[in-house]
Amino acid sequence: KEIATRSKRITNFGSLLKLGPNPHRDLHKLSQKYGPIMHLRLGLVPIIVVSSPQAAELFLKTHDLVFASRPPIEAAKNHRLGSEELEFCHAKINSFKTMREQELDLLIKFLREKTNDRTKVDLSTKVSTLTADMSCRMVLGKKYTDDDLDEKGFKAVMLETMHLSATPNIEKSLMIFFDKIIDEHIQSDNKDDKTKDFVDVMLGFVGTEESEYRIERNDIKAIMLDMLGGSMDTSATAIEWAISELLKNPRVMKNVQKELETVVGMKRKVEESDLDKLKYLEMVIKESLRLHPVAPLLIPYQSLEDCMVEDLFIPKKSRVIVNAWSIMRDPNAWTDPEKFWPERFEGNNIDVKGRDFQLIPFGSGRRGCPGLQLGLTVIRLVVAQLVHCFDWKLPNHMLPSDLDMTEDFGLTMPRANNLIAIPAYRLCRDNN
Ligand code: HEM
Repeated sequence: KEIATRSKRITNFGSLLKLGPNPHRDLHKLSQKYGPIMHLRLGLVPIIVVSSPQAAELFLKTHDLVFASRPPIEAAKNHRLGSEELEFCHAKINSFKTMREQELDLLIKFLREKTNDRTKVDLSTKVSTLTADMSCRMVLGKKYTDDDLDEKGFKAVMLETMHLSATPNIEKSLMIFFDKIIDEHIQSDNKDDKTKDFVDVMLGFVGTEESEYRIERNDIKAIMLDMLGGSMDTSATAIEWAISELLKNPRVMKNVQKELETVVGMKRKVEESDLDKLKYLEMVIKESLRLHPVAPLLIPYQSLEDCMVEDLFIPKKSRVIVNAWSIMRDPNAWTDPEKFWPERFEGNNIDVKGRDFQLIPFGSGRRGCPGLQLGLTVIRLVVAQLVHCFDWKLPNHMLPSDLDMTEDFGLTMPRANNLIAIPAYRLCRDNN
């Protein structure tokens, strides 16, 4: 059977490999010409590219069961965080609150020292280290530095393993490292009264017959990779884009700081318990994730069986790419889609949880991001703290409008150039 030869909406473009370094933008342009559901061919595998909220809903909601699988590619080859892990993922969000605040405090202290001589700071690197440290403490129980794995360093090896560039040797050394960590956890047996990390919790399930969470050592290693890979760079990328947009839009920055002054006050730092009251900040984060999705093409889906999507025949094992970047700039769904304008969320309930298909930075449905709550908590907390404690200036008298916003497409989509800025402390000095 041929894919939907009856349908004009699907067009064959030849090889995906012809796309440039920004496939989300190339596919966006193609979709403007050929429509919201397109067919490309990569070798023998049919690829369906979805580029409108309505089309995304068809694949991720109406026919979600059929498209609930992933093709066997690097980013998705690992163990899937199942509903059980997801459950304890949610349950554990609060238990790591103190750890997150401690790590963020260290960064604030470092930045405060920099304010004395008005030195510029590489915020991208600082935030990336912060979120990597938070992830390590949450999953593995302690921070691992770059000397802990091999000469390449822990973070580089993690990232390479997540990217296609990982060689079997790199993966092997990471797995040996994870084995060592698991052994250390078994030996220490959580004797001290520390908060249990994820490895402790997972070890608790090994060999327990009656438990619904039946897992083995290999599952634990795969989940460790999933959780570290899922959380290390995603939150950092979202944070650097949000701060970039605030620097580029001083009006919005002022509004965020004003809200923080009212809700938190100038005598103390932000706490996680403040976050739900910061409604303007919430709109700013939504708007930043809309324009700068961490995963612009989400993660590819694969159809489990033949399926009719409206009048289109999609055969089993087709790959489906959802161009979230294009969807979140769809002029039929958004007024002035290229404009950073958080107020667009005033008086409506559009949220990022996968229910509103025009805003899907975390994907949607069965394969939507299981780390959504955790990711959002970290993004909101770090952005709030950075702009509550400091005023920020661009270096070399650069104007906000001159800040470069070029994207670097990869497994995630960070800034092409690191964000460099100069902090000035703004809280009352007596109490802090
Ligand atoms: C800012 C933070 C984050 C963003 C923007 C983000 C975004 C995403 C997106 C777009 C997907 C693909 C969803 C789809 O294809 O429908 C995804 C999947 C995933 N995320 Fe996240 N994520 C974030 C944080 C996290 C965290 C903190 C974790 C782990 C604790 C995590 C673990 C995962 C995993 C395991 C998957 C694969 C799910 C599957 O294949 O079923 N993510 N994430």
